[in-house]
Amino acid sequence: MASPLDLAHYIRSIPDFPKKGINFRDITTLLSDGPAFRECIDQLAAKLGHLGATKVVCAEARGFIFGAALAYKLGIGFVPVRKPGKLPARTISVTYALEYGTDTLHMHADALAAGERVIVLDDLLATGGTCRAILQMILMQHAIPVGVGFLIELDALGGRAKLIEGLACSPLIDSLIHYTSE
Ligand SMILES: O=P(O)(O)OC[C@H]1O[C@H](OP(=O)(O)OP(=O)(O)O)[C@H](O)[C@@H]1O
Ligand SMILES: Nc1ncnc2[nH]cnc12
Repeated sequence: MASPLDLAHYIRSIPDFPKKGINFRDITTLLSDGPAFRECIDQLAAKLGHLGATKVVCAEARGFIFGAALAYKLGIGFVPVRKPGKLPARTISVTYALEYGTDTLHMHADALAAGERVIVLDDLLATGGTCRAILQMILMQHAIPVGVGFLIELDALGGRAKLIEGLACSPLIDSLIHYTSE
């Protein structure tokens, strides 16, 4: 069997984007390589596919790229989480703290069934605010977050510890690539 590709090799780091001090981990270089993108989705499916989930829940925009591909691969549904004013039917929302100010994400109120097992997927875990907001909306619908997956985790920001703190869930949390320094 061929050995798995080293996915970290396909991520480009751009210093001081979008502002000074941020080392931006650019996934576009991985996306543009067919075998690397496929390997990424295959690895996520291997880590999360056994959890019996029936939906993948993802936030725009970068999360959609990976979430839609994983949902297709696993043959399960895809639920979009969007910024305000984008979803047409009744929504639930969570407002969460950013480094400066706040942000709000929405999900359709009827997107998940009570007791449904779901996976949350995103390209990157930084402070954990985005993913935590998604988990809160899943719990508001009485669904069960069974897995949380990331392509990239920025270990130094400690997002993993904040993800489920105080929430009534204990999903499997896994990331394909870890950066120990920001
Ligand atoms: O762990 P956190 O501190 O919440 O950061 C991680 C989030 O930040 C990025 O999204 P961004 O909000 O930049 O939006 P985009 O996908 O539209 O680029 C990334 O795609 C994650 O969703
Ligand atoms: N360092 C980083 N690189 C890419 N996306 C991010 N989102 C939050 N922090 C990021």
